[in-house]
Amino acid sequence: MPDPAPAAAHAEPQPKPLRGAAPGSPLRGRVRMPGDKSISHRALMFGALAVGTTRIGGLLEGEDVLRTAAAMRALGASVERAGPGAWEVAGRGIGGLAEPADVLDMGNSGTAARLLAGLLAGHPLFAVMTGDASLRKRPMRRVTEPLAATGARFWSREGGRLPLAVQGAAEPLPLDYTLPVASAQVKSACLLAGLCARGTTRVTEPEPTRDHTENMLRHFGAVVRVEDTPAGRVAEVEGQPELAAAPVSVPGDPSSAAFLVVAALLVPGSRLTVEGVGLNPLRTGLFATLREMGADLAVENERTEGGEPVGDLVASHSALRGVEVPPDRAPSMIDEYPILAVAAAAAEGETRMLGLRELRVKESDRLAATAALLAANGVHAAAGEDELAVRGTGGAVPGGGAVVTHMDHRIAMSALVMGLAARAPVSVDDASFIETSFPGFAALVNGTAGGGAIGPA
Ligand SMILES: O=C(O)C1=C[C@@H](OP(=O)(O)O)[C@@H](O)[C@H](O)C1
Ligand SMILES: C=C(OP(=O)(O)O)C(=O)O
Repeated sequence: MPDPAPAAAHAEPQPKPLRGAAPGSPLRGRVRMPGDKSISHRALMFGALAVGTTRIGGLLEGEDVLRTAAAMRALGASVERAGPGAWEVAGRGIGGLAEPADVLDMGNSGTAARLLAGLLAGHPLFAVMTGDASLRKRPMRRVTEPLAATGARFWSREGGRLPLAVQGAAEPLPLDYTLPVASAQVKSACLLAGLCARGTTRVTEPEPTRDHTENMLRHFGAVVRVEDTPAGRVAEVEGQPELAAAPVSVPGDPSSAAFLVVAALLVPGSRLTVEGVGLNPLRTGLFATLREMGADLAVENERTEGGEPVGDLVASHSALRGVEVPPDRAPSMIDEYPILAVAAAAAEGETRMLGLRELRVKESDRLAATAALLAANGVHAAAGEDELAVRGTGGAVPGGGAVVTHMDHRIAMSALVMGLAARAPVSVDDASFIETSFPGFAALVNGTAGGGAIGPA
């Protein structure tokens, strides 16, 4: 079955303006989310490193993950699509990746680029990575600095930006690294390089971040130890294991579910069930925060699938109130602040979100872009260096704004959701980047809202 093709490398993006119509109809019924993006990237990468054929179900077929699929092929793995969400990866074994013949284009995906840097560092090959205009602005030194201690060498543009050339280490050394910022991507890059090294690689994180790498490495047979110490959470992997191909069932993405959940909370008359959502506690900070704000948000049918907790979320229209979101919660909801800000805009009173410095280096400067999204729609928002304060309107927000999305899928979806619950429609300059993480987003929202909720601007 042919792959859904990612946009051609270096093609000029075609902006796709859209509009979230107001007032929206209630969101009702049952929906399923696309597969988890973090887990999908890892399933393809670990499949490429394993011996045997890894069968993946529920893979996210968004542009970011298709970039990872293409990169794994370019590195010599066989990656085939067997049906919708069903993929098979025949791996090359640890240390077995081949030198790619051409530049690897990671599109809009920070996760793909940073995890791949770890994989490449441990293989004795030369490779060059690039990405789109958003990814080429994002910091890569956070991975190249620790990875250089393996013996790998890196050359990049000024400030450590892509394009990035890598000469991997012939005999990579194990790492012992303490993360200066909470980042699952940096942790994972170090652990991936450590797979190729002899001995134990150790990563200490000041605050726990998503642990999909650790969970999936165990699932493929690696020895991984995780321990909480006074210095933080320590993850260790034993190098040069034989990873054995293992089936992976990818849960629905909680970061995608976030948009549907907030839409249902804000649009009067809504009651929506979002089925099969991954509920790893290192991903669910938004849902805890929404409950503190008074959200009627239940979990049904809790179960474990593919080593990850999964459940059905039931969200009903609710009156929300402002809260303070502590900085130590940020790693468990790092991608959810733009949509939380939309919920906060409709809440009674002020919401303060702390510890947001990392938002400045996502697909856009999300702190600035989120504040601008709210301001364009008549909501008062104050962005500090590391925090955002939103003055809630206590009901439907004015809306009517034209939101600049800066190549950022989460800004685009947040703005369109705001439009569903605003007094006047909200438009975005470009919804095309939604394809990176949530293909079919507008059609799915329209399906639950009786059609026409999101349409051409
Ligand atoms: O490891 C991952 O899959 C991710 C980690 C987070 O990035 P950081 O590691 O930069 O915090 C998150 O923002 C990103 O969407 C996915
Ligand atoms: C930050 C994100 O992804 P990435 O870092 O992989 O581009 C995201 O999806 O919100």
